[in-house]
Amino acid sequence: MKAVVMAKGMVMAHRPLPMLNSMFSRSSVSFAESVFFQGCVAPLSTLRARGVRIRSYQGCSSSGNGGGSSPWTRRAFVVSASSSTGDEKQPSVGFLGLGIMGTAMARNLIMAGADHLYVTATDTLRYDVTVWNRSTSKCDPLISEGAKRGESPEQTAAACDVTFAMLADPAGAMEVACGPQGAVKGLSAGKGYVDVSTVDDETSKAIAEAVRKTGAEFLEAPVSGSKKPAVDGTLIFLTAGDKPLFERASPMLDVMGKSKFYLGEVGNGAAMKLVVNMVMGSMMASFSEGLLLGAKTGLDPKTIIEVIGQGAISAPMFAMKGPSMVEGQYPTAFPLKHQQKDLRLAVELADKVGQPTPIAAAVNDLYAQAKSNGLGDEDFSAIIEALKVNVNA
Ligand SMILES: NC(=O)C1=CN([C@@H]2O[C@H](COP(=O)(O)OP(=O)(O)OC[C@H]3O[C@@H](n4cnc5c(N)ncnc54)[C@H](OP(=O)(O)O)[C@@H]3O)[C@@H](O)[C@H]2O)C=CC1
Ligand SMILES: O=CC(=O)O
Repeated sequence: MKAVVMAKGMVMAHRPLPMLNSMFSRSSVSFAESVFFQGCVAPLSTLRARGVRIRSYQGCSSSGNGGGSSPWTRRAFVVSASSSTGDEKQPSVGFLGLGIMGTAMARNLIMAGADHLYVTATDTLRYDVTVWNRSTSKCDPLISEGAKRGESPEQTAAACDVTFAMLADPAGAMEVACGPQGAVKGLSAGKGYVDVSTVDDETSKAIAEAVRKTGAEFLEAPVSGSKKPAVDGTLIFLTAGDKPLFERASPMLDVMGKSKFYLGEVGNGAAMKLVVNMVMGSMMASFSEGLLLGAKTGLDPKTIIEVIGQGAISAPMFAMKGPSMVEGQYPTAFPLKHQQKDLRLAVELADKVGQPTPIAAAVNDLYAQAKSNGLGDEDFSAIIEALKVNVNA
């Protein structure tokens, strides 16, 4: 395998070696800081932890102004590496559900070890990926990028060692796992089913039971992180279930995410995800109220975002979504209908365990109202629109 190693924040991947050599004067280096690998800059230690043996480096460096106003120094290193065994067979991977999240996650699995990062055909980090989606046209781009087409969840699970599922909601997750052509029908001992959808603990336990009856293993692994982390391969996995499958799937989770938590019994991953998203939905509603209240009193919303960004309640979410909210733009990363689903499930969980969550209940009502007013497919930051309605009218 060859990958481009970066220093000083300059990313030069996707450049053939001869082009790099002509751009930089050669110099030798004794170490490299990080590698542009699988869509993100990863430390060499991460590569080594994944079983990649670093064989050699070639280093190049140069200075210039890159066409911009400030001068900069850049250095790029090319790494030659191989896997620890060289001829190890990677598991075949199925992916069911190619919405906003599933498409990006499956693409990262397809691209893992791909040759645009100078990986040779012998690289063992390459996965054999089969994709399926209810609306079949969503499979086409990934098939043109190297995936196989799954005929059904059943056929996909039968063809793959480990199958991931990323569905909209509990009904979708149940249908794809346990429906007439569901994945469970294709599972058997030795296989694994990893459900990364956000569902409630009861749905997850029902799927776990059906999967385990086949002799296969089950892992729930909902993700924290939205469209961009899915694209960048920086999701946070909240896993629970069969530990051996967690171990087996870990290299794949590492391709799609930046971290993973193993939380024990099935249901704990679902609960963790619902807690996180309950807080997120309330934060977004509260932020929206703040922006609108400030605007009504004559404050500049952009200044409100700046002030919040410098204090103890700063959050990447406010900095990221705030400016477009002020413009009335809500490009969909996390659909509002899914945020409402998560609030509903969190409130139901709270009822079940006897924990009062009056704020989440009120916020759930607000999102439900926004959804019934046609905002369901907008980004969840469109919740601000529901608050623009004059309540005294
Ligand atoms: N977007 C985000 O930022 C995040 C989302 N999540 C969670 O991930 C999951 C997926 O989210 P996202 O990708 O945004 O959602 P999308 O709405 O973009 O995609 C939903 C997917 O589920 C499929 N689906 C829905 N119902 C069924 C069914 N009955 N049978 C078969 N397939 C079905 C859809 O198929 P079709 O294309 O045919 O409609 C589609 O592939 C949700 O649980 C969400 O809460 C988690 C973290 C972040
Ligand atoms: O579930 C949504 C997210 O951003 O995480």
